[in-house]
Amino acid sequence: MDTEVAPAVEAVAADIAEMEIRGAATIAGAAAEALATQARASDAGTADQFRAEMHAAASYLYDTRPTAVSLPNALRFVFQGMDGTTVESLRQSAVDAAERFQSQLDRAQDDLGEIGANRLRDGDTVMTHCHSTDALACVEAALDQGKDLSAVVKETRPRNQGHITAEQLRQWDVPVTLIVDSAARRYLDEVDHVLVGADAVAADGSVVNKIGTSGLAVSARERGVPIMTAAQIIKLHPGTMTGHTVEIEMRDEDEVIDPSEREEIGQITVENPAFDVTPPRYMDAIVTERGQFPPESIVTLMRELFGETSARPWEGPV
Ligand SMILES: O=C(COP(=O)(O)O)[C@H](O)[C@H](O)COP(=O)(O)O
Repeated sequence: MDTEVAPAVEAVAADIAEMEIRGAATIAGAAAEALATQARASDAGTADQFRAEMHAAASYLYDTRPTAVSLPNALRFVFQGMDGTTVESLRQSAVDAAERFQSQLDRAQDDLGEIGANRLRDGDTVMTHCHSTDALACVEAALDQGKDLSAVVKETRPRNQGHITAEQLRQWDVPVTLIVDSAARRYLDEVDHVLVGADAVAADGSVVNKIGTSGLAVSARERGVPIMTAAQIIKLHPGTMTGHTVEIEMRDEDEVIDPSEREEIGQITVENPAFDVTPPRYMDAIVTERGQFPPESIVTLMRELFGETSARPWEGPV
């Protein structure tokens, strides 16, 4: 059976792995669209062959980055919508599902933004970490409500996603102060809110987000600065309801230190975890499109949303 993955899908997977496409929501949208691309490109002769190709494409995309659960959740959404007994009906339903996914993604982010914006007051300064479109949706909605905001933006080593956040905020005319990550605690006295996104939210309310989030949250708590996570429900990790843990991606050591510089230093170990876990007690609120939750009660929403799940979205009942 031919289970070739379409070259365009391989290209999207490579872009996700190399972080040309990055951030949990954006990855999810790209993955769903890639499945639609696979569906359109397929010249499968039978429904079984079509399904096998879709599974191969999903598996290929799934293996790109392990932490953002929005990726398997996006694949699951498309597989749940894929229905039929002929290649044409399967193709059309998969393409329709991918389109539905993208429009739900956009709407969810807008709705979430409205809710998160209610936590921000006119004149507030927010501190950001990394680049989260969900977090920025809250800022955008607050600006739309006529509130004036300013921002302290952590650069977010080693990939400096803070620069993307700074650029977006400047496009919205928000005054930005860019700081190195290690200056965060010093600047907490000058901010009213810490606002972060999530790659995954676990059933116990733990927030998995860009490395440095947990330290920031502990410092924010110590300084009495409220910290919220903006996370659409596609960031909720179904596997954590049945005891699975969230895999933390370890990225290339060269992102941390240039190989030639490393050689000059001598024999050292370098590690580059991309994400960390913030325990629920250090997070004030998780803002979703379905409302704002204290982290410990996010499990009620998860129970409502997830029935039978499988670790890999294209296996088992979908
Ligand atoms: O940690 C990151 C991005 O990490 P990376 O740059 O390694 O992908 C973001 O905070 C979340 O993915 C949420 O983003 P969004 O709100 O856009 O889904």
